[in-house]
Amino acid sequence: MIHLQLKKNLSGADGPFTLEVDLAIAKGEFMALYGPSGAGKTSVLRMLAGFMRPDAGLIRVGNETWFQSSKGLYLPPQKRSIGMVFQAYSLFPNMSVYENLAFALPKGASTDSIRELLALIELEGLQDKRPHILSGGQKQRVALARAILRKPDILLLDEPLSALDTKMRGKLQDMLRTVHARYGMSTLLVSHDLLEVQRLASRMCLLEGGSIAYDGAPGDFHLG
Ligand SMILES: Nc1ncnc2c1ncn2[C@@H]1O[C@H](COP(=O)(O)OP(=O)(O)OP(=O)(O)O)[C@@H](O)[C@H]1O
Repeated sequence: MIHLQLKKNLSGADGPFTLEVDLAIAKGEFMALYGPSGAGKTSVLRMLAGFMRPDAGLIRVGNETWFQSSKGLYLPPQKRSIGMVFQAYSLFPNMSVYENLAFALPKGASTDSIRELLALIELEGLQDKRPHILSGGQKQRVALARAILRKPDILLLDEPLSALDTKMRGKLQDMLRTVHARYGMSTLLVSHDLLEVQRLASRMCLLEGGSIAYDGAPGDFHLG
C-alpha cells in the first residue's frame, strides 16, 4: 500500500493555492491523475519521486517511510524505488538503445532483463542505434523499458504519450497495459486524455485546484 498525505503551497496562475491530497493506493493499482492544467498533478508525482518537498505530510510505501514532516524524514530521490517516464524524451543521445538501458542497471547486474524488455518493446532490431534515428514512439518505448528495468515499486508516467500521433499512442497504450499486467507495479499516470485514462486505469482521481474532486472508476466519471 502507498499512503500519500501531501500538503504544499503552490503558485497558481490566479494566485497561490494549497495542494492537499490524502490517498491510499493499493499495491499494483493503476491509478490515473486527471484534471485541468495547473491543478497540481505533476507536483504530486514530483513529491512522490522526491524532487519536490511537501510543506507537510507523509509518504509511506509498503513498510518504508519516504517522507514524514513531523519527524523531519526525507528520503532522497535515488533511494526511492521509482521508475519515471515524462513527455520529453530523456534518453542519452551519445548512447545506443542498448547502452541507454544498460546504464540504468546496477553495476554487475545480469543483462537478461535488457533482452527481455527489448523484446517486449519490440526494438531488438534497433538496439545498436542511437536515439536520434528513432521515432517519438520508439524513444518513449525505450524510456519505458529503462524506467521498469530495475522493477521499481512505483512507476510514474507524466503525459508520456501526449507528443505521439493517434496510432502510436494506441500502440503505446497497449504496451503500457502489457507491462502493467506482466510486472504489476503500482502505476500513477498523469493524463489529460479521458479516453486514455479509461483504457488504462482502474481508478481515477480528478484533481482540481489542488484537491481531489472525484475518486473512483474511470468508467463512472462523466464530464459535467
Ligand atoms: N516549486 C513550486 N513552487 C510553487 N509553485 C509551483 C512549484 N512548482 C510548480 N508550481 C505551480 O503549481 C501549479 C501546479 O503545477 P503542476 O505542474 O503540478 O500542474 P499540472 O496539474 O501538472 O498542470 P499541467 O497539466 O499543465 O502539467 C502551477 O501553477 C505551477 O506554476
